[in-house]
Amino acid sequence: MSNQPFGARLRAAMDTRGPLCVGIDPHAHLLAAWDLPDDPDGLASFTYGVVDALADRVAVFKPQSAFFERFGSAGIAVLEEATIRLREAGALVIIDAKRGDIGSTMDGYAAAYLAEKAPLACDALTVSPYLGFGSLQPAIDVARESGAGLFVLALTSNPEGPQFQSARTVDGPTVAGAVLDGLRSLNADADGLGSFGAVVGATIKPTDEVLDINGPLLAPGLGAQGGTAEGLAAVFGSAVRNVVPSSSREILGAGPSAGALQDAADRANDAFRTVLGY
Ligand SMILES: O=c1ccn([C@@H]2O[C@H](COP(=O)(O)O)[C@@H](O)[C@H]2O)c(=O)[nH]1
Repeated sequence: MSNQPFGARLRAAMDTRGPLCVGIDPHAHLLAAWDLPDDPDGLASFTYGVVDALADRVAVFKPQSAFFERFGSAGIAVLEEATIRLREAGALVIIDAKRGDIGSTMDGYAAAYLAEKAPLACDALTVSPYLGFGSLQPAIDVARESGAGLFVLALTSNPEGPQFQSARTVDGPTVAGAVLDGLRSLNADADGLGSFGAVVGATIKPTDEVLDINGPLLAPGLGAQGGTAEGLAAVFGSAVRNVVPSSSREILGAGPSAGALQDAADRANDAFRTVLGY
């Protein structure tokens, strides 16, 4: 990993290549649409097809761990290799695994994904604060040390999210508000964009929560889940410049032709550039 912290590397990558994050979600139906078998070979052809087409023009990729895990160790090997290839091409990789556990187990996840020589070393990892924001501390410590980033679930894109995320904590703020407050504190000493981000779905209703955390806001939910580029300004307000718009099925569905994937990514990037003020 470079000496620069994740937030600085993310800002530079988005300024250079545009803000789009392409989600790599090898759903069974997408493998079928690409005329590939639903097995580890199909997974590898699909994933490396996306990598070969887009690694040198898109700033950020977000492989969804679930779709690699479903093929066991062979699937994890593809995730590992894809992450290496993407990073060698100058792209940043956020592994979307939504890890979260007691602190001592978070040490294990940090060793798997965030440490400098981790087997699945990535630029950032999605984590869940369900066990309490403080339970994430081991991951925060390792990320600070290695220069990696974290994205903590705050206001997720699914309709069930508000059931817990809008509930009040014993201290007063909502659960999402407490997560955002924790992230703001972590980013307080950052020079530029901080490395500790929130997941805030592009589908959520405009919110009273203060989204300005001086860190990145990963926004899934675009395309297949109904979120739109135009809707981002209303959701994110003054924090819109820190949004990392993430789209999976909508981009991947353009394949398998490399040219069609590139056109889809370029079109999305252009739309996000305009809306996010690049
Ligand atoms: O709030 C969240 C957090 C994560 N996701 C993940 O993003 C992609 C969305 O895929 P699309 O095909 O663009 O809908 C997927 O991997 C989710 O697990 C999310 O959607 N919402």
